Amino acid sequence: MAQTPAITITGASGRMGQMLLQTVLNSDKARLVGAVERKGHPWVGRDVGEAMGGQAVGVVVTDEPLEAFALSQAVIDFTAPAATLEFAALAAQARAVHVIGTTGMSEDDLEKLEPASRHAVIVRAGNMSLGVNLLTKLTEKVAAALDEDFDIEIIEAHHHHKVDAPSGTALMLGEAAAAGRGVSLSDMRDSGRDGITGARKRGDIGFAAIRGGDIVGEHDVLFASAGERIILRHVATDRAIFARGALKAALWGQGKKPGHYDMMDVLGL
Ligand SMILES: NC(=O)C1=CN([C@@H]2O[C@H](COP(=O)(O)OP(=O)(O)OC[C@H]3O[C@@H](n4cnc5c(N)ncnc54)[C@H](O)[C@@H]3O)[C@@H](O)[C@H]2O)C=CC1
Ligand SMILES: O=C(O)C1=N[C@H](C(=O)O)C[C@H](O)C1
Repeated sequence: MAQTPAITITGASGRMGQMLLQTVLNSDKARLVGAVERKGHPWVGRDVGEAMGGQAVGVVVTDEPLEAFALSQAVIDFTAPAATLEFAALAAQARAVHVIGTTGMSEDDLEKLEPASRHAVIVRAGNMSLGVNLLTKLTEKVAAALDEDFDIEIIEAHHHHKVDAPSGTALMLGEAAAAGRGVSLSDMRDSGRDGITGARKRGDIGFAAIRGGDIVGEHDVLFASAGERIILRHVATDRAIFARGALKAALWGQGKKPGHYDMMDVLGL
């Protein structure tokens, strides 16, 4: 019988790294072959199961990504932009599917992913959950149905460790709202209001970010006009939804042509 795809998880000790490790270890559709952390991290050299406080699983955490990637059919990567750019080149070299959950990547960073996507499959999304990807579709439809009498605001809330804003999800939702309206988000984006900002400009797409405690991730898309408001909302209560989506993407990517895909492709939305 054919073996299940071999997976490496980068950022193994992180909030998402540990969730991804548990998800792959508990799956009968994939097997864990690698766990990567940054140089100098105390987990490097330890069995990743023991490092997480459980039984040994026979995978030692490494700070040499290419060694792990060479054994893998997929790399699942929720780390930081600079690390993700390095991993994209190495995953392409190993011809492994690179599933990227990392957010906070600039336009320049995204361009730097393109050479890797000519040689291997990249699946990247600011949110890997089914619910948010469905919400993204709904946002585009509602924005297309309403005119600029409805102000669009995207409000997101996350835990106090989060380093980037607006969240990757908020930007996905903003792109969808802009697409529905037939405009470019970069022309309409209004984030980080502070001080005497002047009145809201008609047609702008606004962003607001809340950071506090252990909030996993909450997103509202508000359509506000004179006399009525529509609010589309997604609330994540468990990071497992992101990890399940990422594993689905890693399996979906097997045998696909090289290219840069997203979760809409994976979910067929
Ligand atoms: N697309 C999605 O569905 C989701 C995306 N995210 C994103 O995933 C990223 C990680 O989030 P968290 O797990 O909460 O962060 P975290 O800070 O808990 O984990 C990041 C991990 O990456 C490791 N890391 C950083 N540089 C590295 C390198 N060069 N080599 C190896 N490991 C390296 C860190 O040591 C850390 O363990 C963020 O960008 C976040 O926004 C988070 C949840 C869902
Ligand atoms: O950093 C997080 O935690 C999350 N990041 C993603 C984002 O930036 O939207 C997805 C999710 O909301 C959790």
